[in-house]
Amino acid sequence: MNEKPQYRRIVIKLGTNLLTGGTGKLDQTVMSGLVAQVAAVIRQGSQAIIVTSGAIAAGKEKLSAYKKHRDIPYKQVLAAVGQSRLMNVYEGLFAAHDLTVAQALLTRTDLSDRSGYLNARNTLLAIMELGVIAIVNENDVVAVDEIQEAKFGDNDSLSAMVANLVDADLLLILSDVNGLYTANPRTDPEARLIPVVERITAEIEALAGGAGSAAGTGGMITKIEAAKLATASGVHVIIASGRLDKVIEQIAVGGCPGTHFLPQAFPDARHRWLVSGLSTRGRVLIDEGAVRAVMKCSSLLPAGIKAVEGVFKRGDIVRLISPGGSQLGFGIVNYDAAEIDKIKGLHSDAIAGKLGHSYGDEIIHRNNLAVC
Ligand SMILES: Nc1ncnc2c1ncn2[C@@H]1O[C@H](COP(=O)(O)OP(=O)(O)O)[C@@H](O)[C@H]1O
Ligand SMILES: N[C@@H](CCC(=O)OP(=O)(O)O)C(=O)O
Repeated sequence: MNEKPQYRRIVIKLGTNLLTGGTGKLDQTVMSGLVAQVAAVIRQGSQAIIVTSGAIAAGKEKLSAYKKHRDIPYKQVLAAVGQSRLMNVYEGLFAAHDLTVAQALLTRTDLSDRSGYLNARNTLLAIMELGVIAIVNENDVVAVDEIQEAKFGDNDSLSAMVANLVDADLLLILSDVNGLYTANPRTDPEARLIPVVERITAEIEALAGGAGSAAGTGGMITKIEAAKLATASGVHVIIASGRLDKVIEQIAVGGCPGTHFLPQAFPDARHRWLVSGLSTRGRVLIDEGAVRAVMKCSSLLPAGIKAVEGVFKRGDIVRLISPGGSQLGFGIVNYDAAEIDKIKGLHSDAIAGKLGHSYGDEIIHRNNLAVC
């Protein structure tokens, strides 16, 4: 397929039912087909991150004698055993396409902490820049909510958080069902596929039933909640069947054989969020050159900084102040106030030499900047 990619950065969530083909074991034929499609999409110029489930299923395969245990600590054991098996399969399958994989185990708590959020973001962005495929799963050994039955929060919501984290254009949730139906198609033969959802209303949420089988965790409701979170930040969301031929490739070039949830806002929604009542910790005074750069939505580099005021930490929100004293906007800083004080006015190349470490060239990345 040689069409132009429609989405530059795609987060692809692969559910347990899809990866096991409903058998309770990892289905390597299914996985190999999905991996080949991800490799093809990357060759076409898109970037991709995989959020995968399947660790518990893979653990059950290894520890089959203990299958009957149902308690949470035991599921955590299964996830710990299965995660390495799962990665091993991905590693082998991607290697056949000359692609390297990186494992990232995250918890929602990690991401709700600002510096954890920034660290995860910077690492995932750097992994993608290198052309490596990040394979994300929830860190089930510490995250209990994820695998507790009938509880909101699972890899569907994790995938939406990852999509927001890396500013994805598309969150593609692949399951064993073609998309959102008017009712659970497993139990209602009259159920019809909904091709486009313009807005997630209470009526849409009411259509969702539980998981399709004992292996799946959340069913359709967690997928709709994930779609709500991602579309609110300007991300397109598509739920489709991972079993359809070349589904990832079709979707990457603009097809939609499933349900397309349209983005509710465009990237500056993140900026609106930034200025919407969150407390700021300090002020960064910048020069005329930096004012021009910031007004054009470029990142703020140390060279343009004249002074810092207040005590703030990496991950805090600060006010940007022009030479005339007016407030230009807000941004999330990548460095503490004391660090910025040491590197202000310097070229970015000098950061590591001056501080002994570097969190990157930008004091405030343009994606974390809101100009008023
Ligand atoms: N309205 C609906 N439309 C589509 N699928 C639904 C709906 N309500 C419930 N489902 C069920 O959700 C299942 C997918 O969720 P789940 O089993 O958690 O999959 P995964 O393991 O891919 O996350 C489908 O197999 C289907 O039985
Ligand atoms: N972290 C768990 C996944 C739990 C989960 O969300 O599963 P699913 O509903 O199939 O996406 C695992 O790897 O088994």
